[in-house]
Amino acid sequence: MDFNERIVTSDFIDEDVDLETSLRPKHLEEYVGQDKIKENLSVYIQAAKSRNEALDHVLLYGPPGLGKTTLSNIIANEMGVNIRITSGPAIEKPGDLAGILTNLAEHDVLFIDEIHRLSASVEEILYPAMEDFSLDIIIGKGPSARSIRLDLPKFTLIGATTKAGRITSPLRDRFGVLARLELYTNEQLKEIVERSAKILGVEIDTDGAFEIASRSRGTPRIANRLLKRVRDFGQVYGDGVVTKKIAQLALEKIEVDKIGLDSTDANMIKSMIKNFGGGPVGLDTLAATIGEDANTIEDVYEPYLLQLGFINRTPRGRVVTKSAYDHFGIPFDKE
Ligand SMILES: Nc1ncnc2c1ncn2[C@@H]1O[C@H](COP(=O)(O)OP(=O)(O)OP(=O)(O)O)[C@@H](O)[C@H]1O
Ligand SMILES: [Mg+2]
Repeated sequence: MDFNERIVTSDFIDEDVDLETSLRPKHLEEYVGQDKIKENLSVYIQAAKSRNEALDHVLLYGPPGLGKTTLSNIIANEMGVNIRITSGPAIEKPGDLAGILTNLAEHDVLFIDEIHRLSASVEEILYPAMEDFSLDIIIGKGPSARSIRLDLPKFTLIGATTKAGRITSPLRDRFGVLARLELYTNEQLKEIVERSAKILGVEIDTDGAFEIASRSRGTPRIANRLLKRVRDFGQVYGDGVVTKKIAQLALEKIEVDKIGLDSTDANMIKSMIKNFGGGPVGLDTLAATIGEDANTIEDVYEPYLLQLGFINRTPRGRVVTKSAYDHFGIPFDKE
């Protein structure tokens, strides 16, 4: 375990490994929230099945830990097909992708995580594959080289990304279904915590579950991770039952505040206030100031701070709002 890792990061960390496989819902009805996406998908899945066709290609985007991988597995499961899992950076050469595509069975799901990281030459193979289920390959070299077209099985591509803006438009246009996952409400996260507690055999009451939910930054991955930590405190400081009191005690000890912020968030906001008068400050300047990667700020810290209304994005940069000043007890002397 990496002890420097933030407990409230929405990124996947080592301690999530076993947890995530055991807690991953397998059916659409167990998948909490994202109602609109679920409703539509269930129609598309039923329709595709009744026509005996592959499901349309699906692009899932949104911040880390909201359930893109989980949903992809569910889609394959509900379609009754196999899923082949890979990722943008793992497919190095066009030939790698060709190998994967020719090994798919009819109606299978090919899941490409971090699809925005595919190289241009690999992406080009993907266009005819998605559109016509065919593969153009060049055989031989020099003047004797010739191109042949292979038929591929009708498959479903599911692409996942935290960076929808980085997907080229020709690629984006070839997806029939585009779904943006939203941060979860505390009520939905509470349901997820209760479901996970049941699977892990942890006794938890409603208020305990809600306490964890409201500190989970709208993110199921964080909710499950916090539950695991709180359970340990319940065993040591209580009688094993996770109550609101136990949850509060545990989360205080691991330094996650009432709304799920930790020292990293606090440092970022305070630095924006102290060094830039609350903004506007550009992403790269901010990143350099707090010694963080701009991508991490954008994908991991910001979505929740934006949802809380603690920062706004303006054309000139990020601005800290009055709510954030209030939360950190800093006088707001603007307007
Ligand atoms: N809607 C949901 N209902 C119940 N549990 C969920 C839901 N979404 C996610 N989870 C839980 O959260 C964990 C993280 O989800 P998942 O790995 O699918 O996120 P992700 O969006 O693929 O993240 P990343 O962008 O890092 O790849 C899963 O193990 C699962 O247990
Ligand atoms: Mg994932």
